[in-house]
Amino acid sequence: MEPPPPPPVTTAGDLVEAAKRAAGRKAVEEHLLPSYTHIGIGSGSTIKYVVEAIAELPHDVLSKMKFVPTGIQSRDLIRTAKLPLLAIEDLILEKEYNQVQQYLDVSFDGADEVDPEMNCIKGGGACHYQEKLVALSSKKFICVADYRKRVDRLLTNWVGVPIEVQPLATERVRRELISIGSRKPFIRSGLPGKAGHVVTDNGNHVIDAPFPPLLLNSEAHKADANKGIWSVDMLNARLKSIEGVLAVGLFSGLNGPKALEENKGKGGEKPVMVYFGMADGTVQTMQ
Ligand SMILES: O=C[C@H](O)[C@H](O)[C@H](O)COP(=O)(O)O
Repeated sequence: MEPPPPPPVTTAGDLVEAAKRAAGRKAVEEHLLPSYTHIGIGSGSTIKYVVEAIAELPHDVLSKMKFVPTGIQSRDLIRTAKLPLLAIEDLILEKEYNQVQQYLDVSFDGADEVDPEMNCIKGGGACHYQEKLVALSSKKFICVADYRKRVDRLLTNWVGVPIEVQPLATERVRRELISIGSRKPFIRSGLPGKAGHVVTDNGNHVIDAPFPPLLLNSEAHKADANKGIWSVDMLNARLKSIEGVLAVGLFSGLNGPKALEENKGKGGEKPVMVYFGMADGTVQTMQ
């Protein structure tokens, strides 16, 4: 089936949407092989273009595939597109236990910021816990984003690291964040849609923790935790160690194409490739 023509670009918002669409379609074209059976579908506004492109594949290809969501929004996208749905917990039950737990052939997901080492900030939509589960369960995580997300250092434009916390621990975690150099961490508000705090798909709160822009892992020797100057991996590990923290919206550490090659598809938090839709209509990749 011929894909629908892209909508006309007349405003700055249209430009961003066109960039997201171009990235999503190219990522599917290059990374969704017809032989794949299990595919992860992330969350956010860019992922809808991934689903749009997938839904155009022939029925006989799609009928052999199952799509694993990263939360309620993504589950609804899969259902609306009439794609076969499989919950992450059912995926794990469905598969034989083996030592490598990358049951998904590929997963696609968005990001809020991506640095040159392909470390990402995720969780702008408060979905990062399930997104991390899906990324860790994937042989390859492919990231789709628009040109605004590409930065030299994480936390250049994004306000803070999204941290999902168990509600009873929220205030305790917030104070510990201040003690490790976060500037004014705040509990994410549900307004305008919901009075009070955001409640995630897992029933938790989100704290956004601002820090100075994060050093790349290759610059970790310049970090000084006492002054609140962190590299990505160091901060990720420190935040994960706080009691009450369920998930940190930093996707860093092992992975990238090198890890894919060396570990024979052992997944990780980081993408193996990022597709950036650009303002001029082209798509740039990073790997
Ligand atoms: O929690 C939300 C996710 O991490 C999203 O993938 C991320 O916020 C990017 O969303 P968008 O594609 O809307 O910019």
